[in-house]
Amino acid sequence: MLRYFTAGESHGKTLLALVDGFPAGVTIDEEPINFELKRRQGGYGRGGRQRIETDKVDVRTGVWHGVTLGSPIALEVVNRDYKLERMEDLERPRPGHGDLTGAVKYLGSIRGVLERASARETAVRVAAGALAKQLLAALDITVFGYVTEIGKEKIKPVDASLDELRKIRDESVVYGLDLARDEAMKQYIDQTGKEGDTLGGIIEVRVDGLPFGLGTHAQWDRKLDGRLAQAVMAVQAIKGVEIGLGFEAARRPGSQVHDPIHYDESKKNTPTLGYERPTNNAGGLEAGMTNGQPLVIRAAKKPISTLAKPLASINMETKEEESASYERSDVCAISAASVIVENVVAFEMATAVVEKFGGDSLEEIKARHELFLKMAAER
Ligand SMILES: Cc1cc2nc3c(=O)[nH]c(=O)nc-3n(C[C@H](O)[C@H](O)[C@H](O)COP(=O)(O)O)c2cc1C
Ligand SMILES: C=C(O[C@@H]1CC(C(=O)O)=C[C@@H](OP(=O)(O)O)[C@H]1O)C(=O)O
Repeated sequence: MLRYFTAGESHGKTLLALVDGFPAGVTIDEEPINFELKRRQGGYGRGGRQRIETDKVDVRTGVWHGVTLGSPIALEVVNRDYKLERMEDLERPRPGHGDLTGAVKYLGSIRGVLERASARETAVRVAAGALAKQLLAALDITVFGYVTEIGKEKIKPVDASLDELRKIRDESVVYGLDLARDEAMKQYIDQTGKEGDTLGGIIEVRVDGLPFGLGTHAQWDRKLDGRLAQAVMAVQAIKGVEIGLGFEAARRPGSQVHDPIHYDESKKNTPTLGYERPTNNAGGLEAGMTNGQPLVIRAAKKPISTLAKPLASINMETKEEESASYERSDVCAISAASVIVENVVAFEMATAVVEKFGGDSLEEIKARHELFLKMAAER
């Protein structure tokens, strides 16, 4: 079973991901992982912290001469802004954070909760996802995410083709969505920041090259739609997940939702195995299994919780009403979130690949992948 855990505090010494069950024989390149980390740091609207950090991965275990051993892989991203020991507690919990609930639950400090709840931790989730992408790439599976909406503004052209989507994605590489080129969007974020307010948005992730049959209908906790929803929903500030048409499907009659099935023998050697679907409203998943179509998943990110013009809160010492604490904060982190969601989706897809094709080595996975494609094409 492929899985991972993370450890680390936002202003602690370091961040760690422990990836367990990763197959042997995958050549690991740190450069693409660092590229994803750089993308995650980008985007217009982020606060001062990103000028301090330059995230780099250190693959600490599980790799020998650049190739995975099948043993646990520890990934480390060191915090340059390590100052936790000198930091004070907050007195006034910030609405939208775990400050109040966590301090009550753990009978402890707000600082102790926020340091772990912070999205800084996603640096190592991205590192784990970028590692998983190197396994997926060996099977020609590609994952890419992009921002489709910021606040009330739409970015994605309606009914964009795959090429157009790739272009949006390519333009967003490294700098997050390159909003510096979109003056209107930049002004929207600047204006919102000046008003002491923050913005969220919508992200779409698309996975291409998936074989039929990842995930299963047979048990609730192995259904791929459910597992993806958990991985995406568990990203800080994500409040909604949709697959394919998502909520829109509920508003349409069945004839305008379900994707008809045709057969075209000339496409027998593509991921569809020749079973062509003129639409992909299901977003590539039916009954918790991939159906040969690209996977399409969307996530809604709420606006950043810490407001420069703070909301009402309580001083937990005096119980007097006071404004919430304000610490340096992002105004809009939707581009970073798109990189995070992309990478957590990549990790989940890799777990499904390992589950379907067996896990000890890449060579074995590739052989079984090929065999399955051949057998399935004859089905
Ligand atoms: C990339 C990214 C950056 C974030 N930056 C901030 C920030 O600077 N300030 C803040 O208050 N919240 C920020 N958040 C959101 C909080 O981490 C999150 O809202 C909080 O931990 C509460 O968790 P929940 O929103 O999932 O319930 C960020 C989230 C993401 C995904
Ligand atoms: C540090 C990152 O994001 C942070 C996420 C975050 C939060 O509360 O989630 C709060 C801010 O951190 P700080 O309190 O140090 O200014 C963000 O910058 C990062 O993504 O690398």
